Amino acid sequence: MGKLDDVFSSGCWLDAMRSSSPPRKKLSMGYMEPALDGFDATYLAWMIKHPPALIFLDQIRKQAKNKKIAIFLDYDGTLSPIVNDPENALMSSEMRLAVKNVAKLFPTAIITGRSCDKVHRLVGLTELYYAGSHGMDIVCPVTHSNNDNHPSYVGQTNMQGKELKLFQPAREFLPMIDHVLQELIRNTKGIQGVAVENNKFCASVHYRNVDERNWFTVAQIVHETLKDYPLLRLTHGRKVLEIRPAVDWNKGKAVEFMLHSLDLCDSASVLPIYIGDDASDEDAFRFLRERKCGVGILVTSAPKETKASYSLNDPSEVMGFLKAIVNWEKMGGVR
Ligand SMILES: O=P(O)(O)OC[C@H]1O[C@H](O[C@H]2O[C@H](CO)[C@@H](O)[C@H](O)[C@H]2O)[C@H](O)[C@@H](O)[C@@H]1O
Repeated sequence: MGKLDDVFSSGCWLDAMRSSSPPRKKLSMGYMEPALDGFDATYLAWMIKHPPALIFLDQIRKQAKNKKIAIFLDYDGTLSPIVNDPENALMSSEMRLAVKNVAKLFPTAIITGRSCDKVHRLVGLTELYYAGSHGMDIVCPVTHSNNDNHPSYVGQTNMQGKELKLFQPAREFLPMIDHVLQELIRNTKGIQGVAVENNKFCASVHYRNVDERNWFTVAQIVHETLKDYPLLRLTHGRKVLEIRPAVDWNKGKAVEFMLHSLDLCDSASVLPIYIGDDASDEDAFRFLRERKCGVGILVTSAPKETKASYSLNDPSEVMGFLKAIVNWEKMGGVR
């Protein structure tokens, strides 16, 4: 059952839709200020559980001692700020350079809900690996790992002289996603502000620009449309309802898969760091926790239930963190 089904049955759909992308309440490094109001006290308690990665850099560096770091980055809300129009969610050139510098030193991948092609166009860097559609569309290097015989490999491609393989564990769902996408566009076209985005293996119904009084109608339409698609499921992102194949695959599985593909699956010698801001990133945080080796960092300006260990306030702090780990290498590495 999708999250929205839970929400419908418990009657608290509007709260879920409102809280899916809480308004920014920036609490900077000055969180130790004495005059704590109710909100700040809650945030402080949360911060103790999920300390700011920029302040606890040394602790993270200690975890990386004698290990190879692998970086996994979400895109929206992590590398680019959340904006009203998904087409305008652009990375700054300073952020692009920070990511490029990280990728020169450490294996680096972007794992996003967007389609692989779209995020590749937005990021514009060839030094990275990409996993689109919440990990259901992975472009990975050709290695001799155990993964190579997996039935979901769908062929090889060659970009910029690098041999790459495509891994698409929900490939057979493509016609169904196309179909539901067209239906969602038709069914929501009367509602001002709705945008239905094609993310290849997922369809995203954005309600950020819809009058709040019509949110329930949007949720109802999506819910009704999905009744004809029992093989699809619904999840909830930041002011977006996401329709995806009901397969046992998510960003956590994609991280695990990429670690294997990059020959980085030995937890004694590799420290994966995953940075993300959204509900779908929780699968990756959970995977790292269960693996007992890895650093999950949630990007948020408000306390949230999370499996991440650390926190960063916003994409500008993500950039600060990326620059800091590049500096570790310049200062002699983490050995
Ligand atoms: O996994 P991600 O890279 O975080 O992608 C998740 C979704 O992000 C995008 O939507 C979100 O960002 C938009 C631009 O800032 C914002 O307008 C929207 O409200 C957010 O939900 C993207 O458009 C979706 O397709 C992704 O699934």
